[in-house]
Amino acid sequence: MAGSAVIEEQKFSLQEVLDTFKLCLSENQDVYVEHYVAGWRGLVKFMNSLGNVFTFISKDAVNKIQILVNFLNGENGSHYVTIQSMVKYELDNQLVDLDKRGSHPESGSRTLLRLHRALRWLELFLERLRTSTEDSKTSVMCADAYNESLSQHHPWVIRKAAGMAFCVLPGRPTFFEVMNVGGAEKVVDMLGDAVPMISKVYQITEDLYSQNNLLELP
Ligand SMILES: CCCCCCCC/C=C\CCCCCCCC(=O)N[C@@H](COP(=O)(O)O)[C@H](O)/C=C/CCCCCCCCCCCCC
Repeated sequence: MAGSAVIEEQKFSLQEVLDTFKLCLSENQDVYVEHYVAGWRGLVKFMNSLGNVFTFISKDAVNKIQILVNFLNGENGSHYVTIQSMVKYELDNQLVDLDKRGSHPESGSRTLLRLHRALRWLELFLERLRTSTEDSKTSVMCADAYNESLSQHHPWVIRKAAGMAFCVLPGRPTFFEVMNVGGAEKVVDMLGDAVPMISKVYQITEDLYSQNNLLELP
């Protein structure tokens, strides 16, 4: 009994990860950095379970997550509780390199922008997955979502490497299995809940960055 309880605890569930993203929004529609990075951490775990070929992608995500966690746990952590307070604090105190990389190459605002762009990829990919059929290819869905979003911010060499990684993505049945949600119908239901919520977090962040002219931070 105790043994099986331990095994249950260790099971990875994408539902839990997506629930973390649900915690991101405060009553005022501010986005909590703590839950945002926790959501990404879960996604990285999921990606790592797909194989070593994705390590170069997860390393970059882990690095960015860590930068944000360091700010959150640092002496000015209270300013990093939400994305809104982080942006305000960093802009008010000239802590962001706005035009070219300078003395603040790893500000919270520019670091989060990289994850924010990746969130758009995730939103597009999950929507494709939700509406996919049994014979749909995850590699194609992933590449299409990437080409429509994140790729526009990546140089040729990264686009090439990402394209190669997509080719070795497991097929839809394995993918659904690793998600550990249940049968295909359950996956579709879960994605039906998850996609609008991810879209909302994405849009609130996008509006904030757009209003502050931060969408092209170097
Ligand atoms: C139900 C299915 C769930 C899907 C779960 C997906 C899990 C995805 C987990 C993590 C995604 C990785 C996020 C990558 C963040 C990339 C940030 C970025 O753009 N970084 C570049 C720019 O940074 P700076 O140089 O300006 O600091 C950096 O150059 C990137 C390097 C790594 C390559 C990034 C390729 C991104 C491909 C995204 C698709 C991931 C495919 C995973 C498939 C499951």
